[in-house]
Amino acid sequence: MAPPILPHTAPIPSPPPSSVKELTNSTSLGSVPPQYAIRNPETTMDIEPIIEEEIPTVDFSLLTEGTPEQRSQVVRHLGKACEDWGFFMVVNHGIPERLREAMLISMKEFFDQTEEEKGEYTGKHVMDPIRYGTSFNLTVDDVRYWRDYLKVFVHPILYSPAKPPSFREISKEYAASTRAMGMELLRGIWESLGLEENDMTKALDLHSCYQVLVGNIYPPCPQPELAIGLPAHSDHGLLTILLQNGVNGLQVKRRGSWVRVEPLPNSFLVNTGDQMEVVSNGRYKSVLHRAEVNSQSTRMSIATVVAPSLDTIVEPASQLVGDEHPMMFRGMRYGEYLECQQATRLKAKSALDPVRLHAE
Ligand SMILES: O=C(O)CCC(=O)C(=O)O
Ligand SMILES: [Fe+2]
Repeated sequence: MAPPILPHTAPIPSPPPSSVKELTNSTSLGSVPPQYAIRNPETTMDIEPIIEEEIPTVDFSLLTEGTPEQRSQVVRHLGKACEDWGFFMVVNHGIPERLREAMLISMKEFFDQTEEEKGEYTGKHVMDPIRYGTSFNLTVDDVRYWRDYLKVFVHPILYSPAKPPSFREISKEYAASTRAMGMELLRGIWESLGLEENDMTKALDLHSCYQVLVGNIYPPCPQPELAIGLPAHSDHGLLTILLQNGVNGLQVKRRGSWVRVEPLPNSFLVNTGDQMEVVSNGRYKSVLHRAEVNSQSTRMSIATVVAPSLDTIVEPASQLVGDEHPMMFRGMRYGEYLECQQATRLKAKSALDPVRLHAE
């Protein structure tokens, strides 16, 4: 039998590169490809203004080694930072510079592998414990974000990509130190709400807390005003602890304006997440933030999220609910919350909508 005659069709366009790193490595790009053009060239100005404001700083050493008076003062300051900003810088944290550097280098070595090597970890499911990808979630994103990522679950079970070989040991140490810092900050924050520490560990099952390490890479972009690294979003956990490679790009929403974050040398950036908003019954809201890109340098950040155990039903602390403070959220298993948040388009604080009992 003669082979069927195929209708003449236009050549199939080649698929877009699988990562921003590949896109920027392989061609000398003069412009942002249309899939990434999140903003209209006619309206590149954001509606919300960008303002300069000083970000609160928390001296971690006073929380752990200060006198009782110093500790109480830091706890109050921490509470105020959570209430007013949802964002602060942590200094004097005791995590060595060499560990921060080693973590950044190891993460960069992961991204520097070939697409084929990294492709082994291309996620099939949003709850895969090691997931490499680009944008946020290609199956739902309406535009692509100028960002590649690696997400690795590091607690209660430590996962690690096989390469670079240093990744496992470095991320183990980095995860343990940032987790310890996160727990201490959580104790302080809990105290600032007038709650008992024991209640927190029990209510959130923090011994088996979920911790994920998220490496973000934002290669230089030929038209940074048209693309975005990550759009405005809140994080899903209790606290996010962020480290960056010395290239700024994070912006935090504060009272209707954006504030560009310029961290102090050797500090960590910390922000409140959605579970903090839920347990505090809306007292400490998760903060909106986004990442801009630039045309000059590759930006890298490593966010580590400290969160309740995946099996915890997270709900407002009963002590914070009363006649004057109606229950603002219904309880939801954190694992379910996380899965929904990761599978849905990143859009401001929409991940909280399914648990919200009252409109904002
Ligand atoms: O790169 C940054 O500064 C922000 C990263 C971030 O928001 C995230 O990973 O959730
Ligand atoms: Fe984030």
